[in-house]
Amino acid sequence: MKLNTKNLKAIQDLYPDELAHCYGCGKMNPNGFHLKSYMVDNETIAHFTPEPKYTALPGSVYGGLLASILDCHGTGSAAAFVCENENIPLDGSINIPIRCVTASLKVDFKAPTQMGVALELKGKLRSIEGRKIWVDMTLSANGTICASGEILAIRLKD
Ligand SMILES: CCCCCCCCCCCCCCCC(=O)SCCNC(=O)CCNC(=O)[C@H](O)C(C)(C)COP(=O)(O)OP(=O)(O)OC[C@H]1O[C@@H](n2cnc3c(N)ncnc32)[C@H](O)[C@@H]1OP(=O)(O)O
Repeated sequence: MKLNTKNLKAIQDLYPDELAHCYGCGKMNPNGFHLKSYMVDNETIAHFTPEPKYTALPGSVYGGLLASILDCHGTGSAAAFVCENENIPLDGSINIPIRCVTASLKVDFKAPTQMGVALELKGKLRSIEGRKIWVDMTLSANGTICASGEILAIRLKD
């Protein structure tokens, strides 16, 4: 599915500059992946097309790269779900004051992930308990779920 992002703001682009140097998703990191996740109808979604240098077996994507983008989609999703929970706008009118880091990330690799196509990552909130946010994720290629992930993200203290 091609996501029309014309009227949407990427969650990672709403981080304050000083918290936006992450290699996977930081807008301030000139060498990074610049993963961009969006909140759409109570779930988060991101697309990413890996370069061929991230090959595992010929034709398939290296699992470490998949874990990296799930990591950043997870922390971005966690921040966005907290914002929704606290009525903090995600429309770009403000930088969001919420930043989460990964305490735990579990990835299950279910099928080889085809190289050369846009991967789709989705995130759903499982629960928020104080500073702990659990998000369930999937990563698909051509409509096939190739990996699933679960993240425990911790909201940084102010
Ligand atoms: C990078 C960090 C620098 C921060 C400085 C600020 C700079 C901001 C830069 C932003 C950067 C963004 C980065 C992007 C996303 C990454 O890739 S993050 C990089 C990978 N992750 C890390 O490096 C995190 C390393 N771990 C830590 O820094 C600390 O352990 C944490 C996660 C911040 C938590 O420490 P804490 O704030 O002192 O909180 P703590 O009380 O230990 O834990 C809170 C709760 O979580 C639970 N918990 C913690 N870890 C676990 C676990 N692994 N399993 C289960 N439960 C756990 C605790 O039991 C506790 O539960 P309750 O007692 O509240 O029920």
